[in-house]
Amino acid sequence: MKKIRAAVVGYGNIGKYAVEALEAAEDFEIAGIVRRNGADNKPAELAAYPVVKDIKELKDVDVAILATPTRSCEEHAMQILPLGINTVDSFDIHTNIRGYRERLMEVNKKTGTVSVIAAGWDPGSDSIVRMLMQSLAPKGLTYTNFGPGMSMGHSVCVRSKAGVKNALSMTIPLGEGIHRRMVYVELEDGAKLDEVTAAIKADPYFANDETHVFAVESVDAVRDMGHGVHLVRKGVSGKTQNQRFEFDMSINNPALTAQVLVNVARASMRQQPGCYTMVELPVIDMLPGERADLIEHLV
Ligand SMILES: NC(=O)C1=CN([C@@H]2O[C@H](COP(=O)(O)OP(=O)(O)OC[C@H]3O[C@@H](n4cnc5c(N)ncnc54)[C@H](OP(=O)(O)O)[C@@H]3O)[C@@H](O)[C@H]2O)C=CC1
Ligand SMILES: N[C@@H](CCCC(=O)C(=O)O)C(=O)O
Repeated sequence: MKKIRAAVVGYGNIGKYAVEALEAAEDFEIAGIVRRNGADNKPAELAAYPVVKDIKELKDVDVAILATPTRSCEEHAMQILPLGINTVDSFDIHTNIRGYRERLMEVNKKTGTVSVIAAGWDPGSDSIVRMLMQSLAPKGLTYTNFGPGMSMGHSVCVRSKAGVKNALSMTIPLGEGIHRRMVYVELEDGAKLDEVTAAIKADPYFANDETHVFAVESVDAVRDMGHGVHLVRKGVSGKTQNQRFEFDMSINNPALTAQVLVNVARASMRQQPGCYTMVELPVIDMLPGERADLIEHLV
């Protein structure tokens, strides 16, 4: 069977785990990795693959996994889709997903491509669980309680601020979907903690949550990439009250996000042109193997 040829764009945390997840997936092959500095300082584990500055330098790419900061996903997708290549990403600014989907949809329809956006674990697989829970008890309340653990989106956001060399943003659950942000920053020489703190607190990633910022000598010394979620819904099925559902997981954040990206890259090959969030994809399309076999064993 012809393998799906995937490119990984950006080789940070998610990029590294995406390469591993592709290597573990028998229906994929790696067309190459796209990096801002191309093959300069090529990591030893990428020796077998082309590492390039521009995806056009790679051959026969079916799908690009955008493992870049959320705020640069759209720019990358807009450049890659006109080449006839599908894109998948883990864009995680929940309030901006609707607009992003509409803008990509237009390009997907024009170029005959598929994009899957906001595909990780939250947004992503949690979104499917939230939607399923709501269907099981249409009236009621759902709470998404994260962590404690490292939010990669928030950490990336802090690293983009002037004066920040490295950063870790920990998400602390306070109950009923409320979170505290504990942010640890390694500052550039001459940077002022109060100015960096103000820039972080003003960013929409942090503006609605209690946020504390601390300077540390080494982010590497305090970083742990574990995270998790406890999703709970209590509500009404039909006219019957007091239905309660829970979903709980403890995870390595980049490993899970990368696995989901590979799953939706596979699913992208099975959809009509358009832009999809994960809740719009048949779950069966995310798994390798024959549809009838999956139905026989998992339904
Ligand atoms: N939906 C979800 O469940 C989840 C979503 N995410 C999202 O994944 C995103 C990526 O996270 P993570 O892998 O930790 O990020 P990293 O910073 O570790 O990696 C991003 C990589 O993208 C490349 N890149 C391209 N443009 C830029 C730029 N302007 N600034 C910095 N790097 C750039 C770099 O690779 P190179 O040097 O090779 O070019 C960089 O290493 C996060 O922004 C987050 O929102 C993360 C976890 C879960
Ligand atoms: N998008 C998150 C994954 C969900 C956890 C989260 O949103 C948080 O910790 O705030 C991330 O970037 O790690």
